[in-house]
Amino acid sequence: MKVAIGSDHAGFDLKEVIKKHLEEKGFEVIDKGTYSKERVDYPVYGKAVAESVVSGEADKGIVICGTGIGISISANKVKGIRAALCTNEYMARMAIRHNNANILALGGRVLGQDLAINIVDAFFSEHFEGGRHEKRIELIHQIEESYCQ
Ligand SMILES: O=C[C@H](O)[C@H](O)[C@H](O)COP(=O)(O)O
Repeated sequence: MKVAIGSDHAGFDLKEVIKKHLEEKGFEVIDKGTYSKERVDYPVYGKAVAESVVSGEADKGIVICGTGIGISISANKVKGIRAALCTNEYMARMAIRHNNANILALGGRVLGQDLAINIVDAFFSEHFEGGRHEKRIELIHQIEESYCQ
């Protein structure tokens, strides 16, 4: 499994913790930055991770900013992305089971590191259920098609 990860300055510390955790578990992690705690703009990193996922360079992505809000909004502007902002393990599980999310968004100023790791582990331990949820994903896709070029 290849995972693209990116954050702004507010998510940098958590990005480093999650990157180490995933590498220890045998994931291949593609770090799209930022690479220090110097203040930067989260849309740059949301876009970079999103493009890594839609291009197939990565199988899934993780994006982190202070709240997870700005960077998830940014990633979701890229066609084909379903970025899910999760604040607990249940949301992470359902993001995969029901929404087939391809990016997990986290808030570095919201979550403790232990909770964040548990959310990441939940996200990567689930499978999309399909069935009635397929149609809903297709309806999301149709919205994209009608508004994006
Ligand atoms: O949704 C936006 C994120 O939470 C940003 O990480 C946050 O706005 C950055 O704020 P500041 O530039 O004040 O560190």
